[in-house]
Amino acid sequence: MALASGVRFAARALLRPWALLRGTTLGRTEPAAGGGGDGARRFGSQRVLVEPDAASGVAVMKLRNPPVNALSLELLTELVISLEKLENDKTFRGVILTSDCPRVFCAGLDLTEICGRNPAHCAEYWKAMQELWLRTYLSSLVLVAAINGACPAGGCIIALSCDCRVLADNPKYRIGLNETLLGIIAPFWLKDTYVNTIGHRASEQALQLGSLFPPAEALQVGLVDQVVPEDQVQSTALSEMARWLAVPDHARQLTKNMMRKATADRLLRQRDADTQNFVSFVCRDSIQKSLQAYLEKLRQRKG
Ligand SMILES: CCCCCC/C=C\CC(=O)SCCNC(=O)CCNC(=O)[C@H](O)C(C)(C)COP(=O)(O)OP(=O)(O)OC[C@H]1O[C@@H](n2cnc3c(N)ncnc32)[C@H](O)[C@@H]1OP(=O)(O)O
Repeated sequence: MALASGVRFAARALLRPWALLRGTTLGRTEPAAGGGGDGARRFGSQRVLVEPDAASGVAVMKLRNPPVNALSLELLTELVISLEKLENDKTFRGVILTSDCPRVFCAGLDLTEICGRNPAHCAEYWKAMQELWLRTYLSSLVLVAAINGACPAGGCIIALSCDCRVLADNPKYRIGLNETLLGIIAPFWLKDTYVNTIGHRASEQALQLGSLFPPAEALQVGLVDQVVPEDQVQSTALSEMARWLAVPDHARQLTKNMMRKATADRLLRQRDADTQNFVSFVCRDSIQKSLQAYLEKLRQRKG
């Protein structure tokens, strides 16, 4: 797809050599825990562990950025690289996205990447966030989110861009776009993704209230597709993957593109404006104060 190649080019342009070199095992593989055939050889990077199973054509991609998988610039970059590697390997048809950190799927944007940072860094960071969303939302692979922990804001962006979502039935694992509670707002392309998933009225209310839905409510509003006991999340995600992979890839990919291209194109057409809007908004003194206060509150919670 022309769009995919455009996104691919943008991803390469985004990557910085050191992000590739720092502590990564990209290109190197290591035996997966428990051994197994050469289809089970793991690869990935410092913050993303990929457990591919060539026999099934399914890879499990684990976010591994403790303590809460905050979306640092490095994690964003490594997620795009790992996904691109799997998309370019025709062995693979599906990816299960999950967390290697206990209790948390992904805590959203790494607030230290935008608090007290200069506009140039905020711009680079936001481009990486756009890139990850474009890469996942338009992926030719089947993406299943196995949500095994809390999934606020940017974590919910990742889950929303997958084809379906399985959430562990733990009331502490809430999911939603809570940006307004931090004094910020979701960008239009995130609003669009929410509306595409749970509808306009539900999105309008949830976005304004910054709702974080516990599992039962997330299921009821349509934000997730299944809620299962915590120890069944991965197996349920695999079963769901099998259901999707039963469909011929080409027809499914064309249909996914038909459903999602208009939403993605809206960002692609105004990507620079979206970046400028993000930078001018988050660099405002009032927003910086609000974000710093929020971070401080998070840090005090441990006390
Ligand atoms: C035009 C403007 C566009 C705006 C962009 C809109 C798109 C996305 C917005 C976002 O994603 S903003 C981030 C929103 N995220 C949150 O609100 C989640 C905040 N975190 C939590 O609620 C909890 O940490 C948790 C995820 C439920 C996990 O709780 P737990 O008790 O397990 O861990 P904590 O003790 O709270 O945290 C551990 C450690 O991590 C730090 N931390 C947590 N979240 C973040 C984060 N998002 N960014 C940076 N750091 C984070 C937390 O402060 C603790 O740090 P230390 O005290 O250990 O130093």
